[in-house]
Amino acid sequence: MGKRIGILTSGGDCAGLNAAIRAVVYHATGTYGYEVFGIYQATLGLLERPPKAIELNRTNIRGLLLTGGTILGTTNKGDPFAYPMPDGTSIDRSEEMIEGYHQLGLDALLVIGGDGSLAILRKLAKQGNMNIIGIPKTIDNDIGITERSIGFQTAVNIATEALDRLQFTAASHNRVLILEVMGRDAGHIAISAGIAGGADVILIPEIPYNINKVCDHIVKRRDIGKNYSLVIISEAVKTIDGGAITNVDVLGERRYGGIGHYIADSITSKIGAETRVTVLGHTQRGGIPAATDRLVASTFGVAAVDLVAEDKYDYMVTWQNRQVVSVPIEDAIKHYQTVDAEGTLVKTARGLGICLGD
Ligand SMILES: Nc1ncnc2c1ncn2[C@@H]1O[C@H](COP(=O)(O)OP(=O)(O)OP(=O)(O)O)[C@@H](O)[C@H]1O
Ligand SMILES: O=P(O)(O)OC[C@H]1O[C@](O)(CO)[C@@H](O)[C@@H]1O
Ligand SMILES: [Mg+2]
Repeated sequence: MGKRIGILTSGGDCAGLNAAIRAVVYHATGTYGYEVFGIYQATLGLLERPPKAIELNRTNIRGLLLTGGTILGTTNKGDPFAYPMPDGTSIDRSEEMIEGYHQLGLDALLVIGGDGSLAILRKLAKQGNMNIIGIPKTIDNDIGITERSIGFQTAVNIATEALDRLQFTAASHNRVLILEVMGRDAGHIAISAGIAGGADVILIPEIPYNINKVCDHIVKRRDIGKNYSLVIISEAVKTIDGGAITNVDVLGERRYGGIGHYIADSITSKIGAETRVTVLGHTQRGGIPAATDRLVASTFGVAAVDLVAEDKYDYMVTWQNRQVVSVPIEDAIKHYQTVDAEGTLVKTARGLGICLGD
């Protein structure tokens, strides 16, 4: 029997979301004859009356494979269970969102999201008898169980390219150039791009650093005639006394940011090196998706639709040992995937003589 599938993107955007939407529409409509409805702005579209959604077909999604962002829009604000109101209070709007799902007459909802969104949507689904299937996406690569998540590889490519570019200007001016990258509480982008981009120092939240060791490494390089150094640092790396550097904007939202400048000042004051800082920011989320992200997105999209056909709900598609495997969402979100401090990439960095600060 024909089914009606909803799809939404939630959490920070990243490259490859549209490729996943495209794969879902192709497979759902082409193979199974299902209807697909794209819900706008993550769960916020479910709050509108009528719910804000559009029927997706091969014509209105043309050209999506290589575009950045998400045609459906997204949000990482507006938690259904503590929805922020204009007067500064928050209220529970979960029942309204659940009602929105049922008003659309959906048989299933595909959630393309990170750890935060999947946890929220699962709670909503349990409460409201919704059939959800997860598709992991996040530049942070911090979702447990899956080896790949949509958007990560593009972010690593962009950070690697930034290091490639910084290397020339660092060498020209005999400077220490510091690149601060995203990643939330996991250092996956920094360790991967740091190795690929030839960083001299990689600082990640999983490995506590000693600033004197970082400085010694830079001085040793100077002593052998290498008058510049490249440092890549994850946004969640702590200060020397263990504090996180965050900023609160005028709307009261707190985000990581500033550890790059902090480390730069520490290096300059200890060894007098001239430093400059680049905060890569949202460029890591934008732009044309890398081939790997298009591939992962297409594979996940097709596999998620197959789960709908099997009526296998509350599962997330994952990439494990060169294939797609579905796992209970509960298992995927209970483990926050940080960088393994004894793992292959850390060993690789050490083997290459890269300083990890310890
Ligand atoms: N309307 C919403 N739908 C889903 N999640 C929401 C919504 N509003 C707020 N959130 C919040 O956004 C958070 C999403 O966190 P986060 O920014 O980590 O996104 P994510 O889904 O994990 O993806 P990513 O980490 O890649 O941005 C959730 O923890 C939840 O509190
Ligand atoms: O979109 P915002 O609110 O600036 O969020 C930034 C955060 O989102 C991410 O890009 C993805 O989770 C993090 O790496 C970063 O800390
Ligand atoms: Mg997340």
